[in-house]
Amino acid sequence: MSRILIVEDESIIRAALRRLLEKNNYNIDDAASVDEAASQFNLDSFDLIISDLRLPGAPGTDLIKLANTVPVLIMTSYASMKSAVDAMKMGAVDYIAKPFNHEDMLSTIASILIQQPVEQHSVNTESATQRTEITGKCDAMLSLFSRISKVARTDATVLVLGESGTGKELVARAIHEQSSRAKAPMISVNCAAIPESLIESELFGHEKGSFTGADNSRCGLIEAADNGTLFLDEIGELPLEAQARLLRFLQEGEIRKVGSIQSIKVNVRLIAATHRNLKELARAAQFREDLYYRLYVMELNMPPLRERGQDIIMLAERFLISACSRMNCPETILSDSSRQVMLQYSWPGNVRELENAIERAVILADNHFITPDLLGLDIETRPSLQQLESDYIEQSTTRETTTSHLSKKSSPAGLSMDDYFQRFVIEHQNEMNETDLAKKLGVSRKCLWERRQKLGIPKRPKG
Ligand SMILES: Nc1ncnc2c1ncn2[C@@H]1O[C@H](COP(=O)(O)OP(=O)(O)OP(=O)(O)O)[C@@H](O)[C@H]1O
Repeated sequence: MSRILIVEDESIIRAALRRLLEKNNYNIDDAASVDEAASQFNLDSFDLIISDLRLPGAPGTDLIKLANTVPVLIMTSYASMKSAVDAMKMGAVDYIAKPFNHEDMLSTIASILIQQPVEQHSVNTESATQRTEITGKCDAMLSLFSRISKVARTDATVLVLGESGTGKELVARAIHEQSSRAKAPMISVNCAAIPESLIESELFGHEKGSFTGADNSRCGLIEAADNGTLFLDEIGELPLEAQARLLRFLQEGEIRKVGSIQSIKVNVRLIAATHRNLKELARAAQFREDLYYRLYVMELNMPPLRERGQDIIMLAERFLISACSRMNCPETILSDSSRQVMLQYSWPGNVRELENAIERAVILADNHFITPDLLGLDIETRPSLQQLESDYIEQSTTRETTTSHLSKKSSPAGLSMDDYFQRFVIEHQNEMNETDLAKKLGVSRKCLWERRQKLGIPKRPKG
């Protein structure tokens, strides 16, 4: 059972939080100030400290140093980015604005605890500061966290599946950090980035003279990961010969350097990742089926960003805080329309794309607001179409008499997007050309043409 210390001076909030957490099977202690917490408890013995920012005496952020490697979650009554940025800069693991709802508090705690190394109290400060933080509170991410903590306790081979930029490497790192191998290295290899002719020697090492250019014998990356974890990204790109060697390593726990006749025992846990469908590659004889089944012991699926709902905003705010603090920028916030756009965009490049979009926006921002144009997203239109739709509904309700040829009975609020599109085009095509119509709808001319075909909207007769 995880031990949590609550540091909060308002006794009503302290007691309510205590009740909530105890009901959810956490072992709770509490204190009313930093002084009381430090004098009454061994702070190192907790799995998490939740502290109010403003307390009588020292601020809650003082606990970050005092508690060493124990994560500190800061509660702030002032939902200002400024205090959140400052707390995060000082090393708080996360922040939560008061008043918070129970669900938010519980999912924040769960996602922090799940990311702690198993032997957290014995890891040194250096590895503690490198702790991997995976942000996410949606159901898919919470179930991912729970699977991570289960597989981390084992030595099973893990296959992480997901689109590019969804955080596969981050997950591999979290598994490694939570495993008993955390103190040994995790070696990451992107199979797609190493030339085919070199990959075997990179992974398994080679003997001097085993091929042209092999002037010295060299140890491979698998050997370098001994007692730790090997993360093979884009494993679908591994050439067939290297796959055969990898299979032998998985079956026998031994590797043989290129050009050597001797095998060496190694103790390495393998985590592999791919955005490709390995089963189909195996069917097409581009991936060994026996290797596929060896890798398939435990599979983790990364949800694409577009399916993570409000996590998109949470991630954006995280990236905003860290970009602002990295670039020494003043407090900057996301405008409401940016949030809308981000929730509607499809994010083909997933979290990596979001991170880059925020960084770009921070660089370009002239004031304290991140507006949609600064994000530079290639949005076809949905937001502007929706915006237009709601503007139209607003206008329609205030001008009941101007229903023109549209039926007065049908309520604009009940329109589907297609209905709305159709109406808008029919109503305005007499006074607008195709370019202007497309512009007003926020779509490309090609998209307007395609929708005309799909919805059977005739063009107005010429002349
Ligand atoms: N849930 C998350 N919370 C915080 N940062 C994240 C999260 N997911 C991804 N990132 C960040 O997004 C970037 C891309 O993540 P990562 O490299 O792990 O993705 P990937 O799926 O391995 O991508 P690829 O398949 O292209 O190698 C990294 O900077 C990572 O730190």
